[in-house]
Amino acid sequence: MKTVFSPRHVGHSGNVELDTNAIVAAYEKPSRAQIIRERVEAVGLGPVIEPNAHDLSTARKIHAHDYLDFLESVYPQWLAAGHSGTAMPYVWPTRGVRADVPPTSIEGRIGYYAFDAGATFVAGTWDAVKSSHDSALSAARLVQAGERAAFALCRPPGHHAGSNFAGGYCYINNAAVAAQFFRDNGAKRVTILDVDYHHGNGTQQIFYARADVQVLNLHADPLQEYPYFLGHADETGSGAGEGFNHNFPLPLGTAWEGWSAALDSACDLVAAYAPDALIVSLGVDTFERDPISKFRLTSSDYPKIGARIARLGLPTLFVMEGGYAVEEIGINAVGVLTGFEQD
Ligand SMILES: NCCCNCCCCCC(O)(O)C(F)(F)F
Ligand SMILES: [Zn+2]
Repeated sequence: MKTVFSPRHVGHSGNVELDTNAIVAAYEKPSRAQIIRERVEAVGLGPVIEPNAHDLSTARKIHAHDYLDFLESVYPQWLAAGHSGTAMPYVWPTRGVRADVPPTSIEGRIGYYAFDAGATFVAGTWDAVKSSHDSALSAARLVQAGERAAFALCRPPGHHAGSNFAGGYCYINNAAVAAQFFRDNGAKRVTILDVDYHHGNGTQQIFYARADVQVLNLHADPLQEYPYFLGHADETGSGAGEGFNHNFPLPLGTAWEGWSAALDSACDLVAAYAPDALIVSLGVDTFERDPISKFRLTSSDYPKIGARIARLGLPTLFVMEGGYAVEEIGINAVGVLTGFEQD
């Protein structure tokens, strides 16, 4: 299996984040991607290649144009306003207030385009975001050209990014853009299977009214866990998309038995939908020692996830999402991929 990875992710570094009541170094840090890349090479998964540059024409079918323009311009505008360091939102539109973009205040704009304080910007963020997007499209192109599977080692991640909002370390929804690429290149139906610990609220929001992209999410129950405000089992899609969105919220403390039962149910829905391509939003923050998560998968479980997905027999694109136990992130993420290959 080929891995597409861009060293340009390192520009997105030195970020801080608001963690309950303190500003801390961001958990979503460069070493995550470096360690996964090293593990890919250590196990001989296959070649690691850099992405080809892509324009934003596919992304502009997924994200609002003003949002993409914002992502590219926010940091220069932050500096122009006399600010420095990490650009972080601290005020957001909520119930009962106006929902129009503050035209001249970068502090207002950065809040308007975010659902939390978790998507922050430094000088190199946009370049990293764009290269992560390029990795997803380059890897999708490999699968579309006939490779059984490919791995987009994306950093930053994407599944919390909606059509016009950032959050949870996410800016461009890499998996969603890849799904649109498959749809633009012959696929009639595409499935996104999100196995990250956190609900892919952005991915759900993007495709909620669409029947051509099935979205399945296994995640911590939003009643108990971030991102809280989406991801319940009764969210099944709207309009033409009714019946093509499936959530499997699971209780804190879930281990392999409960998690794998949900995976089996999700795989049955994939088989019934019979997509032309499968995209896996691959987060490994389901790991028992993940510092910000509360599931209890073990490193020996990850190859089993890959093997179960392989049994679907579909052209498969793996897109990296979360995982913060940096010591084991390579073993766990690449474990899914070797498990897929060996089935
Ligand atoms: N006190 C805990 C606060 C939680 N803060 C935000 C967590 C973001 C999770 C991001 C992710 O893992 O879902 C992604 F895949 F997008 F990277
Ligand atoms: Zn996550």
